[in-house]
Amino acid sequence: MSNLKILEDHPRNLPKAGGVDMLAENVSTETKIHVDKVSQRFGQTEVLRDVNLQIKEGEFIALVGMSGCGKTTLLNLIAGLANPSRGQIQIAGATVNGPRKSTGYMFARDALLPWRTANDNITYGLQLRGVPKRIRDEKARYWLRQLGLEAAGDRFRAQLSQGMRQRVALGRTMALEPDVLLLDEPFAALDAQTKQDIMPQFAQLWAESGTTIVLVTHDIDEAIALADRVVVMGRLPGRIVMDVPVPFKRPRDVNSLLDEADYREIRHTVRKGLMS
Ligand SMILES: Nc1ncnc2c1ncn2[C@@H]1O[C@H](COP(=O)(O)OP(=O)(O)OP(=O)(O)O)[C@@H](O)[C@H]1O
Repeated sequence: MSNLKILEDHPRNLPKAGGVDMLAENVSTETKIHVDKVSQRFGQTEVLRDVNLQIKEGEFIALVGMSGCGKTTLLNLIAGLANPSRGQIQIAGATVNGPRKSTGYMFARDALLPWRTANDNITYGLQLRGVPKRIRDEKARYWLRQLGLEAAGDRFRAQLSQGMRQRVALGRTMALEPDVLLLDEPFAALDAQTKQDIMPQFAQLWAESGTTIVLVTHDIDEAIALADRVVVMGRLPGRIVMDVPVPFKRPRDVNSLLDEADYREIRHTVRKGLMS
């Protein structure tokens, strides 16, 4: 199965008679994602309780929390892969009732199609959407170049390192030009050095694309290096216990940030939040 769930047209996602639902009055017009008093139960277990979160258009949010606190559950709800037990989620003013075409979702472990080259993995989603080959190839060339993979376009999965696979998976997601990108620990499988190489590249891509991003990570340094805000979830039932703005200018150099007092303070605050 593909690790990339580009969320295809879904019957539940068709425009509703009477137009899209309107945003609540207190939601700013620049809000892209609005998680509104969302709770989720699985049987007897309450996994999320009253989660409220507003994410602006083009904003980059990192979601951190202890294992099992409900991060992936929240991401799945934003993706429209499930409906919340209570509350609602809106994207660009429309209630999420199912998968949305322009939401991209990428997971920790790539699952590139082994019989397709890097080039053809990048174009896979475009092909499913019936984009003509000439345009697909143009986009693949563009993303291979953006991701430093020009020389790897003809290689198959087995001929790519883990870092390269993750970049191809990212290219496949980005080629579909999502306006919302959900990332569930996309760098977790990478070694420290590869991660350090990829992160600035990724931050640059985000800055150029204007995509709204929700990144789930266990790595506080990764969260601070990439995000505009670090949102901390408490233990079950998952709820938001802290929302920490990250004030550092971009591009950010993680190594030099480590020496800054502000950085250490943010790190300390987030760690305290994780324990609550
Ligand atoms: N479909 C489901 N049915 C029943 N329980 C579920 C389901 N999905 C998740 N859970 C439970 O909900 C809780 C939260 O899971 P979730 O995967 O959202 O946590 P997480 O914060 O992403 O964890 P991790 O950081 O370990 O990936 C867990 O206790 C999990 O067992």
